[in-house]
Amino acid sequence: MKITKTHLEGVLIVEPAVHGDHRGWFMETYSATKFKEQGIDMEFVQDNQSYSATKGTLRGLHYQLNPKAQTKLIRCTRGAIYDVAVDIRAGSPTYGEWFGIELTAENKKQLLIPKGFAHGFMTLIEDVEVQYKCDELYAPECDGGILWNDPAIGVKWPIDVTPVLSAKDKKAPLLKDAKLNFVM
Ligand SMILES: Cc1cn([C@H]2C[C@H](O)[C@@H](COP(=O)(O)OP(=O)(O)O[C@H]3O[C@@H](C)C(=O)[C@@H](O)[C@H]3O)O2)c(=O)[nH]c1=O
Repeated sequence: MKITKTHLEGVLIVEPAVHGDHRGWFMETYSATKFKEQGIDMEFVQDNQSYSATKGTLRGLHYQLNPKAQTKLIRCTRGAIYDVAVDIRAGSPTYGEWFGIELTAENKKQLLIPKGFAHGFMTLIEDVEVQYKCDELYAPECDGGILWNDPAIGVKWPIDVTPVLSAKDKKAPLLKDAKLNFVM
């Protein structure tokens, strides 16, 4: 397993070791022991999966407030996404900055996004499945979002389309208007 840091502290790219043979391949998609060896220690309690039919579907930018904030370990198991983390921790030197990476079924990369970050992704092709682990259970009362194209954040989404959005995501607030409780 290879772990690569990004410019956002705590946002990590995880690349599992892939063991190929004549049948195909095998990989450990998560190992508590191997994560701990790399200094990453959390207990995942919920696994999620979503399917998006259309290219240019955008889910995000989402977070759960404290005390139900979530660390997420995201991977794409069918198709391809552009996955984005945005630092929304008050007092952080990288507050409002974002990191994006292509996660595909083929490249098998994962993104670890800690608490205090908003998360979103855009599908790059049709028929996309995304799976992710969370270290806190779903808590709708703490669920929040920031507008996907907030100019103050300026995420460079890779496909120039009007994205397919949920009704909730269409009316998400700008970062400056979001009522957050994350501190560095
Ligand atoms: C997130 C979530 C939603 N739901 C329900 C609520 C709703 O009826 C339906 C769809 O929910 P949403 O529209 O919020 O789904 P979606 O837009 O896919 O939300 C997800 O987006 C990505 C980017 C994330 O990071 C996730 O944490 C989550 O916020 O599923 C659960 O039952 N459990 C959950 O953990």
